[in-house]
Amino acid sequence: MSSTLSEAYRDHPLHLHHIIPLDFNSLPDVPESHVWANSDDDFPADVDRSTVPVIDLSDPDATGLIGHACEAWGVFQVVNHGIPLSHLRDAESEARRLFSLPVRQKLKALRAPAGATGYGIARITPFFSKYMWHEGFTIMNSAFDHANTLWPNDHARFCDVMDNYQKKMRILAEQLTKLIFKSLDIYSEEEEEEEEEEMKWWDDDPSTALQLNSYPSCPDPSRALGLAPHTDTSIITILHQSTISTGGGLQIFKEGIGWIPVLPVSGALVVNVGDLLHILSNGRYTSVLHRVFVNQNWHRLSMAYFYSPPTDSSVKPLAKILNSGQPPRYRSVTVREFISIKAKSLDKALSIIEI
Ligand SMILES: O=C(O)CCC(=O)C(=O)O
Ligand SMILES: [Fe+2]
Repeated sequence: MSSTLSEAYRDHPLHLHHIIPLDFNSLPDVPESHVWANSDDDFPADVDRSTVPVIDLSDPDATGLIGHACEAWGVFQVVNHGIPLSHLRDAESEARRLFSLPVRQKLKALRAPAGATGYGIARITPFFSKYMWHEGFTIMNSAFDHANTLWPNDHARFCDVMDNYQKKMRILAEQLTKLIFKSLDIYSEEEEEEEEEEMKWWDDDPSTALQLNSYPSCPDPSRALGLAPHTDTSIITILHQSTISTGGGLQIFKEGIGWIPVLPVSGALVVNVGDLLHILSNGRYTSVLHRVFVNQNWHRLSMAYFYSPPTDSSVKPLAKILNSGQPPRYRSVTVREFISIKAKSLDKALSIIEI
């Protein structure tokens, strides 16, 4: 399946200057190319209303809590998810090993202009006039080819840890997606195993990608941006973020409140609603706009696992949701087509397929 997801990206090659990251360690100041006019958004004073829900997966009401979080927030953090902290730490430490390599070494694994995997800057870069304080490494299933270039005699550890991490994430993503569908009430208790025709995809090969993100410490964080505002092209994204104590990090936008930090909770994973779930749920579960700020003292890492149906499957508002009399808000698109629309028009993609 990774090959078809790769193919979907191959149709939209980037220019080389849209791939090569800066050598962040060599910079005493933020270069003009990376300066963003950050409005100093005030964070909301009402802390209670502005804390992203943390959901215990072993809670008997986990389904209801997840449904509410997806509807009200488009994001939640999950604990008791069954993935041992040691696995998260191992993956983070392998990611750190990769990003700590000298730049000339990392460039050996540079993403090809029409490629989907390897080292490079954020895919959303061409939509913005400034560059981000960010470098990334994308894995689709096996990391072998790139890891073998980076560490010809020592790639096994990286590959094993990333393989294992993706396996664990796939199981969790499937479990969460089933709970999310259940929360949409699209099948009754008795029908639990009898999923709708359009939701059989998780038994096939879902389209998945693991995105390692690195945000080096920044000499002037108020003038830089780690990742510009975007929504994810996925059903859900499961994110592990390194536990840094101060400043910067992931923020989500909540209508009526503004930008809200998603503070790291040790061992918790952040779950985002992506565009494809937004379409399936006919807009009831909103794909959440998010961005990343950087900080002066810490090299922050995150690992985002994107979980989607196979690229040739069609995504459209689910029949059972429409049975309640709601008109469909979006036309049917294949995952591949939606990736293509998003590659051309980023934040307008959902409105382009609106009916
Ligand atoms: O680093 C983060 O917290 C978020 C990363 C992200 O949004 C992404 O990879 O799409
Ligand atoms: Fe994202």
